Amino acid sequence: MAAPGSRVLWSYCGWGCSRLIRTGGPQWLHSSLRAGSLGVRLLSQAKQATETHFGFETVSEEEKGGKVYQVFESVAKKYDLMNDMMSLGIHRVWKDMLLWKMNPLPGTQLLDVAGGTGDIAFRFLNYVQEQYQRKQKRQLKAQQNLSWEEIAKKYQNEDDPLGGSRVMICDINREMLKVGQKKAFDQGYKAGLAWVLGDAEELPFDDHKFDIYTIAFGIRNVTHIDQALQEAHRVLKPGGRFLCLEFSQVNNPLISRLYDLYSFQVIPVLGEVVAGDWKSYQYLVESIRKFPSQEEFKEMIEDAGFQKVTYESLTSGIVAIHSAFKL
Ligand SMILES: COc1cc(O)cc(C/C=C(\C)CC/C=C(\C)CC/C=C(\C)CC/C=C(\C)CC/C=C(\C)CC/C=C(\C)CC/C=C(\C)CC/C=C(\C)CC/C=C(\C)CCC=C(C)C)c1O
Ligand SMILES: C[S@@+](CC[C@H](N)C(=O)[O-])C[C@H]1O[C@@H](n2cnc3c(N)ncnc32)[C@H](O)[C@@H]1O
Repeated sequence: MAAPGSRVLWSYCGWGCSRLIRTGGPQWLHSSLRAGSLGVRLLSQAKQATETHFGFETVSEEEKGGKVYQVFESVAKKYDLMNDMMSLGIHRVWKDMLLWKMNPLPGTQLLDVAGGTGDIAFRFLNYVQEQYQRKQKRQLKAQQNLSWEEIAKKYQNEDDPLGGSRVMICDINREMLKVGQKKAFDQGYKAGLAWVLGDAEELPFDDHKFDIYTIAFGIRNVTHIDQALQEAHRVLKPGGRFLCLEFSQVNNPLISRLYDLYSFQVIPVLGEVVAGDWKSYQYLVESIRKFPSQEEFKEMIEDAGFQKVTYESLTSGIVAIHSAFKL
């Protein structure tokens, strides 16, 4: 049963992932969506009326999803600009580092959860295209007696320039996806990417679908992180890799003090001036402080069934990249 005021739509994508997705008011996510498949769990949760946090505020689990939705609905149009301003462009380097760590091969099927405006997906497409072109050049150089037609065909990229790689961007927020789709259109990304509205806690994909799962600056916003991690494990193929870029714990006391000052004194002001939204940026800095440390998050990933869990702290631990495998 759909919640009152919710809309129901079928999302279809080329990977055979048609599933029901519901959208609507704040209740749709954390109550009605699960009513079918996880009704029993929901009932026991409802009895306990579990509380969680939204930044430094204590809220019920049912409320949190709606509040997070409102934050990203409100900031979507200014999201990319704000990231460049807040980090002086450093977030781009972090995202590049995620791609270097991933080092995807042509043919990789990537699922980018909480993919928002597509930063990780576009980097992925650039990376695999470059890899594929290099590989083709190497092969061409190694082959003798090729006709000029064969050489021309390869150089004109008549076959798939991505070598079969695909990225699926999944996000719960329609406005973030809209901004991402416009960006893709403006920047000329056409092939190899698909956009799907969906919840990290209940991914609209079959089991064992993807080679790599990424989530960048997304998992901090999810109500049940353990559930999102289990979903990541479910949709990955055996041998698949989980990669998460997220804010973490700063390990240098001096940087930590400066970072706190910057976070609480500057970021909400920037949010107000640039995006007209102090509260969303207050939520950002508070949610960063609520997120588990590198070691704690590593344990959570292990608890979800992943193996070979490692992490690398970047910029003194302001962010960390966690990597894990489904073996
Ligand atoms: C709603 O949820 C969201 C919305 C979003 O738009 C985005 C996200 C997800 C987030 C991202 C994708 C990335 C967002 C980036 C950040 C939150 C920023 C991360 C921060 C940094 C990379 C810089 C870290 C800063 C420090 C270690 C401290 C340095 C700070 C200072 C020297 C200034 C100290 C501040 C004061 C004393 C307060 C008073 C100062 C002023 C009024 C002057 C203003 C100063 C500045 C604007 C300078 C800022 C300097 C830097 C950024 C340079 C940092 C350089 C290095 C660390 C090398 C989302 O979830
Ligand atoms: C800070 S943005 C990150 C966007 C992008 N990955 C990046 O690195 O720029 C966080 C994103 O997480 C999405 N999000 C929050 N909760 C989610 C959930 N339960 N399932 C899927 N996406 C979610 C938001 O809609 C938003 O687009």
